[in-house]
Amino acid sequence: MEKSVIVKNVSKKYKMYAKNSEKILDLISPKGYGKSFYALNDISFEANKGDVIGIIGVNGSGKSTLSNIIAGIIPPTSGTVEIHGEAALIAIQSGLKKELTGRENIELKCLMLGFDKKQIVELTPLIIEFADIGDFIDQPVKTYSSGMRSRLGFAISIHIDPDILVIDEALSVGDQTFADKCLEKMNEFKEKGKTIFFISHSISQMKKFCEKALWIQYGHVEHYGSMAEVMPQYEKFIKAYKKMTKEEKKAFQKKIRKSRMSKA
Ligand SMILES: Nc1ncnc2c1ncn2[C@@H]1O[C@H](COP(=O)(O)OP(=O)(O)OP(=O)(O)O)[C@@H](O)[C@H]1O
Repeated sequence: MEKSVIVKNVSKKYKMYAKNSEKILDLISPKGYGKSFYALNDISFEANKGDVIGIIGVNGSGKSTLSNIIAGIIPPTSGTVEIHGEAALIAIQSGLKKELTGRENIELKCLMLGFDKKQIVELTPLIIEFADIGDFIDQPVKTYSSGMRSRLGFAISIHIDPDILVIDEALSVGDQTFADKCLEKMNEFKEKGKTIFFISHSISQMKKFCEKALWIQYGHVEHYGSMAEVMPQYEKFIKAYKKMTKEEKKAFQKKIRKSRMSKA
């Protein structure tokens, strides 16, 4: 199997401060102030070309952080990410420039990827047609609804034809017709042997579309394997969590939070 993504011992640490003054002291003092919070802690996995991987995990477990790292939007604090090809991220808040119009965003993204004028002229109408947001295409993105931003982001990313596509919750804000259109495009991607990472809180969408599941549990990989293997275990965890009392949940969250913190 040809590898497309190799993630080795990746961690992402964020500094947290009890007070604003600690932040300033941390900048000027060699002693170091504040605590570190591990959004991701020692993540390792590999993806093959043609893999369609659902990234699952409860709120705050690190799915978006991992998506951003795979797509090269943010760097890891430590560890390595090897990407074979071009990776694109589709997320609700994905790299669209708010002050620019939709059309200008299309041009900018294409220029950044090194497309020439002829390619941009060819691609622009296809992207606009897919996004299907009417006259808003010539309005600044800051005037768009989250669904419209998602439509434009999806349309751009799918048409620039990346080798690795990371879709972070982008289908949850669009309507069903658009989601179906996107799933159809994603299937074409799959058939071309490209790699897709898919984050969705819709388990049924996940089951329908993904073959593998990467379960991120509070910053670490809990399980990585076939959907059939991982999903029942995840669902079992969710069921057990739901059954906990308020106090048990609080104690559990506290324990997790503690395990993700370290001194400075
Ligand atoms: N810039 C940041 N500074 C500090 N902490 C951050 C930052 N970005 C993310 N985090 C923390 O890292 C953890 C993982 O966040 P992330 O958004 O990756 O989780 P997620 O699994 O995508 O969550 P959700 O399902 O709610 O979207 C969270 O506890 C979050 O508060």
